[in-house]
Amino acid sequence: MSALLGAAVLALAGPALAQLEGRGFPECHQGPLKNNTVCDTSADPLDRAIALIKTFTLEEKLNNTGSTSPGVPRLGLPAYTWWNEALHGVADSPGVNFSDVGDFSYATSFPEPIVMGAAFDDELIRAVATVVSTEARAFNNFDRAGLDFWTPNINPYKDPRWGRGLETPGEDPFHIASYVHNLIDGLQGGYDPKYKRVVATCKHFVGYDMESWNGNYRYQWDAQISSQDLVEYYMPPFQSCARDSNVGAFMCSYNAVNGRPTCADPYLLNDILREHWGWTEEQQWVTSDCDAVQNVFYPHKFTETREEAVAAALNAGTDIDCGTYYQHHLPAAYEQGLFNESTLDQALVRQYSSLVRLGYFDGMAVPYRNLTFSDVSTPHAQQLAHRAAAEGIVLLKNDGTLPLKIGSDMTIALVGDWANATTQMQGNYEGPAPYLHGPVYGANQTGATVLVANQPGGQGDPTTDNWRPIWEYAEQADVIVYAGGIDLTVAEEGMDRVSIDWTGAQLDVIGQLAMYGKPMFVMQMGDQVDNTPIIQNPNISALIWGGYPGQDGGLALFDIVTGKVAPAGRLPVTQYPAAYISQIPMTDMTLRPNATTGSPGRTYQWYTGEPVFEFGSGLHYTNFSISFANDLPHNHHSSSSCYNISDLTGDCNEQYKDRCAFATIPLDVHNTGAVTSDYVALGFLTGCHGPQPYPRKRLRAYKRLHGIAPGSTQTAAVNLTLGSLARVDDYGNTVLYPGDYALMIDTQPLAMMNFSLTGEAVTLDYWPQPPVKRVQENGYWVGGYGSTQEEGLLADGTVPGVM
Ligand SMILES: O=[N+]([O-])c1ccc(O[C@@H]2O[C@@H](CO)[C@H](O)[C@H]2O)cc1
Repeated sequence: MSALLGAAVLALAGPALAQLEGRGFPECHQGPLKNNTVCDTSADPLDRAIALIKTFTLEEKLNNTGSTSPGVPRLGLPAYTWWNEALHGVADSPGVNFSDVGDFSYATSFPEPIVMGAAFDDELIRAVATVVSTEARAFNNFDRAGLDFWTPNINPYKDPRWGRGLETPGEDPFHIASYVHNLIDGLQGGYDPKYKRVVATCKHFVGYDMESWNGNYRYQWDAQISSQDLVEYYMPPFQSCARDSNVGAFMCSYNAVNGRPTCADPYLLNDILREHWGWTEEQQWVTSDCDAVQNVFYPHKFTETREEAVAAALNAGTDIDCGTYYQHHLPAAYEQGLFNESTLDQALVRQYSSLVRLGYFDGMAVPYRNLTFSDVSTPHAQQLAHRAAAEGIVLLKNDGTLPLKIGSDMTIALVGDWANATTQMQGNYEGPAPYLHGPVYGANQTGATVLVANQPGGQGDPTTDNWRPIWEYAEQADVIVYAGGIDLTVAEEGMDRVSIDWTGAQLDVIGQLAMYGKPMFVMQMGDQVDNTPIIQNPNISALIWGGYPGQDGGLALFDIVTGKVAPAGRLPVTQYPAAYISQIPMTDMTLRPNATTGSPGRTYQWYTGEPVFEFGSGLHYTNFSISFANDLPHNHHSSSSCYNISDLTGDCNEQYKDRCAFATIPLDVHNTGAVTSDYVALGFLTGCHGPQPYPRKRLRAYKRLHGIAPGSTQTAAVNLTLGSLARVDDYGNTVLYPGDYALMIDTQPLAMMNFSLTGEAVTLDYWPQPPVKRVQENGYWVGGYGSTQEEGLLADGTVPGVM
């Protein structure tokens, strides 16, 4: 078939090129760009973008620096909106335009990341992200969305009060790093495809995990973070994006880190992101969070003038301003000589070479151009949304009542603020869903009679007066289900929690419902709350955490209740006792316990108290036994294996030493019970090695096994790298230390393997030291301003160390 005929066939299958041009795509087959290299599909993407930008006037360049770019009409280059959202499905946002009815009036709405994180299933995440990027492409073909999406949110969820924890996969940096690697692969279509499916944006770089607390708010907050905590905890997800996943875009955050707003920080955006992690392809760009460039001027007061603020951000490497501050103030900044035109060119080349790599200029040559609304909400996507919810739901308590056979001869009383949840299940950063199957829908599928009391009291009502109808239902029912907890009315973007207890009269109502002496269980939705009273009440049969489970969440919940699906999700966060939040301010960014400040430590790695449920908690309907397989690599046979560090590093030829393999350890997982079930193998490392204090343990590997039948065994491979054995020193260097190590499988270890490293410690990764800390004088920051190269050392030539 000739190329021409092939193109014609494609045009029949999908929107034709000319039609595309009428709907927001550049004019490449006519007009001024026709003979410009940018329209030459065989040319190098960078050359194509450079050729385009060369045709822009200065004014046109300055105009195209915001999240809403007007394009260049005289060239046939249309407007483009960079701000598109797709956190767990294509979502409402400035660049995404759902229709009211019919085609493109909905997109698949997966669970919030906190639930998908609980699945601990990288293959699931890749599949979900592939559906999201497929649907995004279909929307784009009909000019209903852009090609870049400002997802994922990967700030580790370290404080239970944070209003945006639901948007993240959880609290553990290793877990998030692995999750996000698979997510980006699914969104972008692999490490370096000819045509990216879409561009993903890792946000918010870095140290952003507070909305508003005790007079601090996200737009002015200056997070004080040591190099050790940055490298060990706040950075790994971002390193995974930049260095290991080739993500197309980054977003700098609202907050400052150690005195510098991140969007105006060349140390973070240049020295770390671009230089240290090698994120240097021209098509990769940084956007600011929305209005974060303006925040550099106010309320950060980082510069004395607005012009200095925009120049500081542009010079630091913020290529796009989400907002209009660049468009308003860069012209005057240019007049004042605060940045060079070449810096502006670089930002624009990054943007447009990214669009080249997305096939923006290539019409029907792009394979995804044939996607239409028939590729949205396919049976596969619908099944995946159900699977994602079912895999992420966590069983936290069960006295044996579950799974419960529920038949048409039974009556269920389904009560609580989440009983008839619809959009509640989607949380935030959502779009219209094809359907919303809440708990009522799920209960109805059992065939039972369902008595629903949805909002008798509400989450915040401290009295039980309005709950009266439910006692009658409880009387009539064979089974009582309480579906409640919290939702976005209690914690969301812009609003952190002031309590991590159950809200209103909910616990009182639950306690009364438990007194009917019937099977009674709780579906706790939304973020974690202190479930101690539920654990301690012997009349409550079971507790299920459902989070924000997406479009099919209610069905997934009842499938677990009835045993149609066996639960295997694990908590991706620590569930703290309610008193925790009075022991540590939200603004304390340290992880380790500290006798001076009174901090009990953060996350399962460092928390010294007794969690209500620890990270990784999750029950099953069966039991598992685990053993390390016989065919271990020969030097892993012995339980007291010893390895010399110089041998290990000497064998390694990787550019990044932390990626070098240590061992692949096969694990046999045997189902000793009576129910077919998934199992998540969690591999934690513990032991005395590296700087004190030692963390309790660190997640270093995980793998979800599917459908292990009773009596059968499946094998998981635990891959350990030298990086996964290493610890981080005071300066942020990643070091392999001699000492004792133990690999533990599962939270209450089902298997354990000991080994030790001997010899001299070896640094696997030297961390570029931060510049001298700025100080405030007369309300403005003064002192160090440039990058590490200019000012990274103290006057005597030594490194400044921990800040
Ligand atoms: O002005 N608004 O409508 C508005 C809405 C949302 C918003 O949040 C920011 O925008 C998101 C961009 O992806 C970031 O994740 C979030 O921090 C910031 C501003």
